[in-house]
Amino acid sequence: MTHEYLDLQTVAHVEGTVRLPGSKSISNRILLLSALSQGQVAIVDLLASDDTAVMLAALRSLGVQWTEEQTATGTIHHVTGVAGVLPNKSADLFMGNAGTAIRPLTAALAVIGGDYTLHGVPRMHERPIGDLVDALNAAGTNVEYTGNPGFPPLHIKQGKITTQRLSVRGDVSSQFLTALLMVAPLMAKDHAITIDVIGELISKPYIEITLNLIRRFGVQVAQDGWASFTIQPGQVYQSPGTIHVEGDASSASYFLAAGAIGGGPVRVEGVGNNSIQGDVRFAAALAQMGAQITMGDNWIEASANGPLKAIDADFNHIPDAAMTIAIAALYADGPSTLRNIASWRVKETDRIAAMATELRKVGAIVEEGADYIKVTPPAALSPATIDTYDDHRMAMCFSLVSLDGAARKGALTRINDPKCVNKTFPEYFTAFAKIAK
Ligand SMILES: O=C(O)C1=C[C@@H](OP(=O)(O)O)[C@@H](O)[C@H](O)C1
Ligand SMILES: C=C(OP(=O)(O)O)C(=O)O
Repeated sequence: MTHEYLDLQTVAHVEGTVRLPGSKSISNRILLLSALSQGQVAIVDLLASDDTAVMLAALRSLGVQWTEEQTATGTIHHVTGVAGVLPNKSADLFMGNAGTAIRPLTAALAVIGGDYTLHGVPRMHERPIGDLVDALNAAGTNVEYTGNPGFPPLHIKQGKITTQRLSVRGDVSSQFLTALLMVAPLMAKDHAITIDVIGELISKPYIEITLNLIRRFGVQVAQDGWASFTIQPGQVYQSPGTIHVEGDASSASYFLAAGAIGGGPVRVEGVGNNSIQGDVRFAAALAQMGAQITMGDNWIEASANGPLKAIDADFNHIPDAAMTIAIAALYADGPSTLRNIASWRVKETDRIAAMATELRKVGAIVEEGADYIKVTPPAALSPATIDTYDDHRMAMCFSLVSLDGAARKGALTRINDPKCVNKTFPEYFTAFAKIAK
């Protein structure tokens, strides 16, 4: 934890256009799929942040070659696929706090086999990975815990897939199923592989991103609802040639909420009707709160339409962007309840507890349960020093507390450790300052 902070003055009005950084979820999936594929892949607009840096560094340690080219219109990463055969049979990999890096890489390295260790920041060692390791080891891989059972760090040794059917729990994180789906073609050499989901599957739209990108790399997955997925044998990942990374829809949520709270219009460019990210449905939640939303193929715009209306809804499908709704709730006309968000507790921090603590600092009355949060806005927001818990989304969310809304005035806000936004959006506060008038 650093002692740096950022003071945000109250903001009377927001307006402008923001070009979004690349999607974290799409970037890290494309990087791994490119590495596993045959041929060269040119990736346009890859996100540059801590989460993608750990994936790029890991691929380099594994012997996967990639280069970065600066062009007049942006950055292109060229990755040379290794067709599932990693040049380096042993490596020690630092995964930071990137769930989208450690979970799929664990599955890939376990199935390919070798001598690999994966570890991260202290919080990463508290984030569950047991359901994925159980699914892999039951299928014949050899993954061991070197710290607490069920959590990184991990030591991966040579194993051998001995089954045609795997099962994985889907109720703690969808990233475990994503990880298995991504490596399924490596297991489906001589026979089909079926992955069964045990229990409820959470965060389903992220599985749609996974399936969409797997298809773009030439592999077909047959789906029986959300209960099971089958990959026929003999399919190998093929380079799509050039592939473009959409803007990050979760990052869009802060600017759209700003427009809905603080006047607007605020337009984000890089995601829209054509997006494959579930978090674009954040715009629908804002519209339900009374914001005015317009959308094109590659942009979304939000503006205020009077005070926001309170909301009571299930946010399981957009767990990340839902944090931004908890902040919009401060500007609503009554108590709002966000339901079915238990996964918040196992992310960058315990986000239900962190959100409750920091919302109370600005004067809200907050009730929290195992899987919900209820936010009753105060008559006026209080100035506060916000702790961010090394959670990029806490920092980005609470920047919005500085905004004047139709219902109440924003307050002077101190954001502690603002650099934690580097996980997914290093330029966040610069972009925020540009729309704050
Ligand atoms: O697959 C992905 O890209 C992600 C899935 C979600 O996690 P859970 O499935 O753990 O909810 C989300 O919160 C995370 O930021 C990114
Ligand atoms: C939960 C998140 O990250 P991760 O990909 O590390 O799970 C997030 O970005 O909000």
